Amino acid sequence: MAVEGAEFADETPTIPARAAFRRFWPLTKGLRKWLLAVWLCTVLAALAETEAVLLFGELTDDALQKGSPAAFWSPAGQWLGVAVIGALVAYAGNSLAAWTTERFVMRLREHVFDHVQQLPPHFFQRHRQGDLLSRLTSDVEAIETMVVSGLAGAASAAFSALFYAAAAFWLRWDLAAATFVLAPLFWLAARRFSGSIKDVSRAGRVADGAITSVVEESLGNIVLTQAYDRRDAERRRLREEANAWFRASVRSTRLNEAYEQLVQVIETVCVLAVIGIGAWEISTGRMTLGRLLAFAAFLGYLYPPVRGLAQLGLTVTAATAGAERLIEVLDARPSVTDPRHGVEPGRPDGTVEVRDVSFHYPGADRPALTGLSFAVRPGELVIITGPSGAGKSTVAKLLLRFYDPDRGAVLLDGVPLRDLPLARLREYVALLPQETLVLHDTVRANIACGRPGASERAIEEAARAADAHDFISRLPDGYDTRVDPHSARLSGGQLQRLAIARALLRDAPVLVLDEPTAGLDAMAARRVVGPLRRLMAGRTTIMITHDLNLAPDADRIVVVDRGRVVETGRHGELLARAGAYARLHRSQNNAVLDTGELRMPLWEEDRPPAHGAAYGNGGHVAPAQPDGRLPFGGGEAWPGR
Ligand SMILES: Nc1ncnc2c1ncn2[C@@H]1O[C@H](COP(=O)(O)OP(=O)(O)OP(=O)(O)O)[C@@H](O)[C@H]1O
Repeated sequence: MAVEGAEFADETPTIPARAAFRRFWPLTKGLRKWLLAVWLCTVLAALAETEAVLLFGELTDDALQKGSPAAFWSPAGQWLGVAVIGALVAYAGNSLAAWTTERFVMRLREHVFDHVQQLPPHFFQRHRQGDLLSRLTSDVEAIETMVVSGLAGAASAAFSALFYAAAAFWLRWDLAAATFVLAPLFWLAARRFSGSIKDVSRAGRVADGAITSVVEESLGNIVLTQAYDRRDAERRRLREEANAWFRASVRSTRLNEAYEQLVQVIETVCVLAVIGIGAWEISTGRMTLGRLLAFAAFLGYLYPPVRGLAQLGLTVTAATAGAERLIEVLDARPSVTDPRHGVEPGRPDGTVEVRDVSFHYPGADRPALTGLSFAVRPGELVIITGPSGAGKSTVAKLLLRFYDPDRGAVLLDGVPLRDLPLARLREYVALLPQETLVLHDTVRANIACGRPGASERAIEEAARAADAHDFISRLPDGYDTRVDPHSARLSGGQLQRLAIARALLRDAPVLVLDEPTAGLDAMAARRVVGPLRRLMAGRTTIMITHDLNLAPDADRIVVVDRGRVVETGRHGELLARAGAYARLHRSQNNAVLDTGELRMPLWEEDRPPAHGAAYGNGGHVAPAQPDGRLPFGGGEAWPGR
């Protein structure tokens, strides 16, 4: 069932409890000795309780029935000692159990989280975030109930049940045998309820995920909700999901309650049987009252574990519904994996080649790219443009190796991306995505994540080069100001400059810019042009954009339509050809009022550029590159510039 890029099926597959248990059991490695210790504590506590019951019988017969205060002290002292030891052992056992279970939950959550982070972009596009959240929270806890608490509970309950049953037999085997004839009733009751409880629990979990999704989506879209007064529609959406949850929850309580009450009745039958037989035995002089009470007490201790075992069966069955949902996530495979024997190249020059690449998204009926080829030499700027849905962002995903092509290859300095360790690839190819990604952290941390461990100076230099230092300094806590993904503190343009600072710090030889000015108004877009040029200086840049204002700067423009390259050339040549590019350009010029301002060279901006970069015609940068990398404008080496 683990298909590459596997989706959540419409229906979550049903998995037997045993298979679910086996799937998650390996995660208890290292915790098993503590589970054993918990079990030992239960054994000791049971022994202490048994001793207490026997002492209670002795007290009844010797002190109470005979009315002898002298016979009270010795068993009473022993009982107190046993009770204290039992309490200490139970305390230690329960604390250890809590520690073990919580460690397991942490481990499982990390395991699933780690897996989810490797899943391909389409996985997240196709599945509701709220449902994933619910899988990572409540379903993870359900598995703990099955694997850790369930196992420890079952082992303890089984031991206690056996132990108290043995004690009852030892006291009066005939009485015990008469009582145990009724034991299968417990099992039959649990069996009767387990199927329904699993169904209702599955429905509850699905509803839980749906409610989280609706709340999450609604809050994420709060502006749309308020601006279009969609509160009623959103409330109805929530109510529909909440109704499903309500029905599942009430039904689950009813089933559990019915089971509980049935068990109570069975227990009452057992107790009445004991009292009836006991009364008859005492009347014939074959039993003392103390022994009968001790026997009844053992039965009192015996019922909870027996009932617990049956209840545990139901809990495990219910938890299996959670396990099924988590296994479904774990069975979705990452679309790319690290090569087994990857090459470890040094820093590449930055030659990128997309060679005859075809690709279609898993599950999609038509290809996103077909026989696509283009090459970018070190330091060049290549713009990939085309109409909406042409496949431009898909090219970015292949360049970052979020997916491997179905046919053809993407090469960096002649090495196929599949042969490069993913960590190296992502170090050498930096992405500036369309949507500015912000960590819930300080401005400093947001820039520093470009290069973990970067010095204060390097962070500030990157911020200056991205024209971000000034606005950062004006923030209440400067670089220590906390921002978050929904922060209203920073404008779109400021966030974009923060992202540019991060990419500058990363200092990757290859840059992939996905619509770097999308969503920005003309003024904000103009403010990022300078920082962008500084970022692109000396790096191979592949810019995916609808925005053709930067096109005259490009060494080459690749026009893509329906997954194929339809035109390639420089801005002037393509305009002169009066083909697809010229049409795109015309349609954009009709839509944008002032296209010229974006091409404004940097020296017309507020302040001179950092690093003493000089900009020639068309905005090319030719800064001194201490590491000898090709400057962006060093076109003489390459024909066609
Ligand atoms: N996760 C996906 N699953 C299936 N098909 C997809 C997926 N993502 C994109 N596609 C399809 O692949 C094709 C190319 O999409 P892509 O996002 O690369 O286009 P684009 O040129 O970047 O469009 P835009 O300019 O509107 O962002 C489109 O037909 C799109 O519907």
